Amino acid sequence: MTDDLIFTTLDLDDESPANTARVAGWLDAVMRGFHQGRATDGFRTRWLAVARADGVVNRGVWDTSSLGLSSDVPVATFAHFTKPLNAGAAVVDAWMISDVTVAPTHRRRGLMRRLMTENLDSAVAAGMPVAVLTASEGGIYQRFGFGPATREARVRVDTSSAFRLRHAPDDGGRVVMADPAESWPAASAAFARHHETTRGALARPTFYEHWISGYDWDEQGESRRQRVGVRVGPDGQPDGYVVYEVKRGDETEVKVSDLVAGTPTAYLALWQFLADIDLARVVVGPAPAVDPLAHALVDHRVRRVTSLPDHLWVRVLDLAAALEARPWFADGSLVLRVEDPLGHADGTVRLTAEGGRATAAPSTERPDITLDVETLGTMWLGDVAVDPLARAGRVTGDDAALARFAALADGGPSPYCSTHF
Ligand SMILES: CC(=O)SCCNC(=O)CCNC(=O)[C@H](O)C(C)(C)COP(=O)(O)OP(=O)(O)OC[C@H]1O[C@@H](n2cnc3c(N)ncnc32)[C@H](O)[C@@H]1OP(=O)(O)O
Repeated sequence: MTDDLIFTTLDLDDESPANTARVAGWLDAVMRGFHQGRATDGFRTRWLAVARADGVVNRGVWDTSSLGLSSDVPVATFAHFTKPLNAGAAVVDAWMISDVTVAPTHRRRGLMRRLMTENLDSAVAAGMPVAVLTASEGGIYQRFGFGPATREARVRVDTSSAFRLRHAPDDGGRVVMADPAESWPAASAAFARHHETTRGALARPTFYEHWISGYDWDEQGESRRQRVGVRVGPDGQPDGYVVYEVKRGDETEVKVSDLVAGTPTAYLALWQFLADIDLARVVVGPAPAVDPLAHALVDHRVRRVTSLPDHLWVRVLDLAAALEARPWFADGSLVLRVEDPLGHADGTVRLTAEGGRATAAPSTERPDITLDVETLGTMWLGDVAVDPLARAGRVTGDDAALARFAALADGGPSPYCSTHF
């Protein structure tokens, strides 16, 4: 790295011409980094409003030796903000890292490493229990202690006459069509119910409000094809919704972009609603990795998983706080050693679980179980059990200790995070 590089945090409230140009340059760098088109003025105004609403902190690196060419556009970008995450036993603030880009001219010189390590230091200083991100590639973030902690499936469901649920999802609720422009209050109320009941659910950034209300962030304009169905529960309150568009072609397809349910019945009712859309015989969209729909169908083969990528990556920062926020499934106690090359979560604790919750107190005893911070991140939300991690050599201890750890740690519904950022 050279002295020509300046690391700065943007002030999104400074509307001076010089700063406005820098903010626009920062956004331009992100859009370039993710191979998106240049931002229109309207897009930029929305983006700024959303970033301010979420309290996003935007950091960038500017190269002063750029000969005046694109001098407002940084060569690296990095952003963070915080939102509540349902960790299973408690809701905690998650430090959400996003918009990490480095220009092709400056890659592999350690810019991202410096931005990331400094950012994680800030998260620890702010008292955050965990940092989270979604990764563009699978090999980057382990070195910083992140582990893939949830998955999200893409499914393709044949909704011709072969689609039949074993039981009609009839609890007295109904699905109503909503004008996207008016759907946000219902959608956000439904998401709140989902967030409350779903381990791994992460509150949505403000851009969701614009998107569900009909703004297409990719096309930078109003979406004319988007439809919203809101599920109204038996109590008369929204308990789910689905955002979709119908794509006409040789095989007309319903493309779901977001499906949120606050109850199991709402989830199946939304699928029945999608299957009932005439002139289309296929629905494609996101789904939980462990999907009740597969078990609710008479013929489970009408639902096909086309991909199952990792989604939310978790980096534990505060060992005791993270352990105490997740659920435990048996009563008992053991000594856990967590190794963290960056130091944040490094330590040995005595974990004592009782009644579904645990306390973690610093300990000098000999550890029963040893694992690294990345592995702890991977198992924290319950997507991966102790056994496969032990077989992979990533959780170590004698057989009795591993069995005790599995009894304590494994259980509960599998997590689902459907929030993208
Ligand atoms: C949370 C998010 O925003 S996810 C999106 C990430 N961004 C993108 O995918 C956009 C396109 N890619 C980029 O902008 C860049 O290539 C980045 C941000 C991924 C990497 O930035 P760089 O500044 O080149 O990374 P940096 O030089 O700091 O590398 C740090 C370490 O990560 C490794 N690394 C960097 N990129 C990759 C990669 N794509 N795959 C595997 N390892 C990688 C480096 O080898 C280095 O390893 P080491 O220090 O342990 O030897």
